[in-house]
Amino acid sequence: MNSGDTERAIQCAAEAFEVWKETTAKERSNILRRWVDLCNENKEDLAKILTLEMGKPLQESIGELNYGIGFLEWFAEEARRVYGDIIPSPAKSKKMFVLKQPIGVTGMITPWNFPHAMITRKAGPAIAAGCTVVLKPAEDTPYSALALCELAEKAGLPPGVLNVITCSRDNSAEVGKTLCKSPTIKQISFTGSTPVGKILLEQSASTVKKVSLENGGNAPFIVFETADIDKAVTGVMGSKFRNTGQACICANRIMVQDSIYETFLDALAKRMKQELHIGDGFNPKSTQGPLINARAVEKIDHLVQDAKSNGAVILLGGQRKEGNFYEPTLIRDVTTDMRCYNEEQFGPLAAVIRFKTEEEAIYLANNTSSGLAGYVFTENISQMWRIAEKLEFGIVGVNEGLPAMPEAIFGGWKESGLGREGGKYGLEDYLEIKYVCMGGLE
Ligand SMILES: NC(=O)c1ccc[n+]([C@@H]2O[C@H](COP(=O)([O-])OP(=O)(O)OC[C@H]3O[C@@H](n4cnc5c(N)ncnc54)[C@H](O)[C@@H]3O)[C@@H](O)[C@H]2O)c1
Ligand SMILES: O=CCCC(=O)O
Repeated sequence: MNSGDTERAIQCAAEAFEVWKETTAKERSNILRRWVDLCNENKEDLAKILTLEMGKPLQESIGELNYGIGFLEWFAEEARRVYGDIIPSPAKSKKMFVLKQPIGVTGMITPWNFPHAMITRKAGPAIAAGCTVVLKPAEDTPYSALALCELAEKAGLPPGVLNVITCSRDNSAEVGKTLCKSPTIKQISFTGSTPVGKILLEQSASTVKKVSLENGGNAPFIVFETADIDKAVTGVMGSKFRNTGQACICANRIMVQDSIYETFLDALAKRMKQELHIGDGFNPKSTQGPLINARAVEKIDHLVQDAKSNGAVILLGGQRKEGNFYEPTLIRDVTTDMRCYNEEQFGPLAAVIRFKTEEEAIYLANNTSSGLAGYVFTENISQMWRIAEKLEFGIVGVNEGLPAMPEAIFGGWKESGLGREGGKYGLEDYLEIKYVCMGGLE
């Protein structure tokens, strides 16, 4: 599809908004609830579609569906809790209120790494708030989006409330621009890489749109000598190798304190050898699927080769495999001048850096333009608080490598984004607030 199709979808969404905004929160909640039930009933098929188009192991696809459907369920509930305010008035003749209303037609652009959940985390709250949606899923994963849309229709979502624009890589920029420049679209919600997020922010300036961005990360994963090493290794295994390392909150820089560096590396290497098996997503033994495409394999290999040529040592992996597979890789003696330290890796590469003091760890962790997720492992409760407060990231995992869930909030500081998804704040991006002053009262 192209920008002409996008214009038509925007028009449909605008017409549908006039009807949808008049529904009650309970009506919207009921439809979302039915959507949840249908997704659950069709979970196996949805998981197969996801594994077929994206490659992640079937068990992980089921996990993503549970996570993604969780957002629809959460926002079906939150739809009924959009409260306004009554402001105590300084004048007897005036009453002052704050109303919350749906912002209007929203444009959404989503990535391939979580083809289901990145849509439900946006479309769930938008539809709950009374907005309508024009969604452009990633080129590599359109089918999960279309399947979701089909189930939404069956759940009773009126035509025009959720519109999907699938397009080739050649048309993405044009479709994105059409969404951003359209005066009918009142909000853009994007999840993807930071450079594309910046383009959309710029393009949205001409219509002064509200923009929500979930951009890339460069997560530090700090392991202090006060940590329980088994817990920290479990944390890395979950954080780093979930989705074959293709998640924005994946541990990108594993920072380990000097005195436990060797012990930690031995323990991590052992677990990686035992637990990580690359292979077809439909083989129940596979825990690591392929990377999304040949370009992603190329990138991870360049990062590994760059680190090696600058003095890092490959302890495990470091080889491409047939197809788009890459061996789970562990490298030690990583330094701050290496590409794998400075760039988002988005692959199965555990890059381990050594630090000496707490001050150094905090400095290194925060010395990045990204601010999505950070992790700290320590059993010292004062240190937990100290570090959690000092980390300049929107999400902090303390002795936890998997912090994301529908009840929580998701989003980044610095260049990692604007706005928050999930949790009780997840509806805010889709609402306008209005101050009403009622005067002339007796
Ligand atoms: N912060 C988060 O919540 C979060 C979640 C998932 C992924 N991500 C980030 O996404 C990136 C990986 O995903 P990706 O490779 O699909 O990112 P990407 O930015 O290349 O693509 C994301 C989406 O943007 C579209 N797109 C690409 N160029 C565009 C343009 N010029 N105009 C409009 N749309 C355009 C793509 O078609 C896709 O739908 C990583 O950086 C990752 O950290 C962030
Ligand atoms: O890739 C980023 C999204 C992953 C998540 O929601 O945990």
